[in-house]
Amino acid sequence: MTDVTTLLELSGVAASAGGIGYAKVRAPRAYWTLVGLPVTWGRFTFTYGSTMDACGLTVAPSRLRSFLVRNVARRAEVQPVPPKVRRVTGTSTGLRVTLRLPAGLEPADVTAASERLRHAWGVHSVHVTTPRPGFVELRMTGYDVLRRVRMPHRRRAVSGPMVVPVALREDGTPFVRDYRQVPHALTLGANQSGKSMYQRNLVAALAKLPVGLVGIDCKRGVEQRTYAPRLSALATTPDQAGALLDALVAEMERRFDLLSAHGVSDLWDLPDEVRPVPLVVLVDEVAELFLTTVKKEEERRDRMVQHMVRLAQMARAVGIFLEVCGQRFGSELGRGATALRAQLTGRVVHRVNDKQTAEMGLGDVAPDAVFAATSIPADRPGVAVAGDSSGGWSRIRTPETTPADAAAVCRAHAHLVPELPFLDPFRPAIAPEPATGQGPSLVKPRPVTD
Ligand SMILES: Nc1ncnc2c1ncn2[C@@H]1O[C@H](COP(=O)(O)OP(=O)(O)OP(=O)(O)O)[C@@H](O)[C@H]1O
Repeated sequence: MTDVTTLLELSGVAASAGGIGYAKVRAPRAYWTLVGLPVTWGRFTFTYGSTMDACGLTVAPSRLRSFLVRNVARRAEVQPVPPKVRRVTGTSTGLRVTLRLPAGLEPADVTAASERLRHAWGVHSVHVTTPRPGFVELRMTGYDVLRRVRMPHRRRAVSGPMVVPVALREDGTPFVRDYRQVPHALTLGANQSGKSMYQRNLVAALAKLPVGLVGIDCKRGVEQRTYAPRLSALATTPDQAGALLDALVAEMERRFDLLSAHGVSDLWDLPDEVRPVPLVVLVDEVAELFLTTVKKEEERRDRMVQHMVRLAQMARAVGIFLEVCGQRFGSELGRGATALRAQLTGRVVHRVNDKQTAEMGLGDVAPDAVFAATSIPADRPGVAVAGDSSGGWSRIRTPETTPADAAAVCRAHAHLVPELPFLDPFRPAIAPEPATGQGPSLVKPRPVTD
């Protein structure tokens, strides 16, 4: 009888161990919340002082402190001082700790020790940020959050009229496009690296905002026609793109006249009742706009590039933003390419085929990120390195969004397409809703009428 009970107990223990092991691999978020978080929190609490000391993150105590320890607390030995723990917060992906740095330590010291801290506390990664001078935040992740991306439910960081979450950073926080902070952006990547998925997530998020979406997709609209119900305009050939860019530049000038008439210098300073709707111009495979096969196309190309450069230089103030996507974007595209690239300060670089492409995307804004971009593995499509003009960068990955998902969001928010008469000639034809749940079938766009 005792043997049977022991056997049952042992099999129960084995089953729970197996279940926990299974959860760790298949449901890392649940495993972290139920097991990893309490264990790591405990480990952090009990080993904090000794770990910081071992990682070289302590300083000699002040004279006053030494005096008090010796004479008031009557202790013979005065211990070195680690940063003060100000806040510890558990999240569904990791643990956040805010530390007050003592005099003599700087954020770079903590960043340099992050790998040692990661091993000491047995977490997947430790990222260090500086929320304000004198403080650092340790963002620990309990597991590889980029393996299967799930965006956080609480989106505290996502606030503002032109802020949209697009992907997840490797520290578990959302990567957002904030158009008022970084008005224009460039997304680069080799074939099958995840550029379309990135744009799909972006469009699905933008579609829910009161903005006008304008598409330029000279691959005959194969990517962007899916978004047709939510687009105010779509150009699918270089000729249409040329006419659309002419119209956008004319609109930019009209908006500047409006700002001038109201004596303000920014769209957001206009009274609500006269403020024009912000526009996001999505350009897919930008190289198509630069290509010319015969001499007479060069004039059209130069005009388009000139318009894009003007929009990138000036249109932020009037609420027109560029979101440009391509495989490469270097001087080999021709006149104006590097001038345009310099204005697109938000950079997202997916897997690339050569270091040169990573340098095109990140070399001028976040040179430290170039190596990270060249080491993105081919079996992780959608992983990218995002840098911006502040020099900071992070590894990100978008959640999986199918063309049908993006199309459904665009259909559901079709009522948000703003009244923009100047874009009426470019409104895409909308295919009937598909019965199969796939994206809409290809339909011919309405011809552009000048
Ligand atoms: N974030 C992601 N998570 C999982 N799979 C992804 C992710 N991003 C892309 N993929 C997969 O990688 C493949 C290529 O993605 P995508 O079509 O977005 O690449 P692309 O760079 O636009 O390619 P191309 O330039 O050839 O059009 C697709 O099968 C897609 O499902």
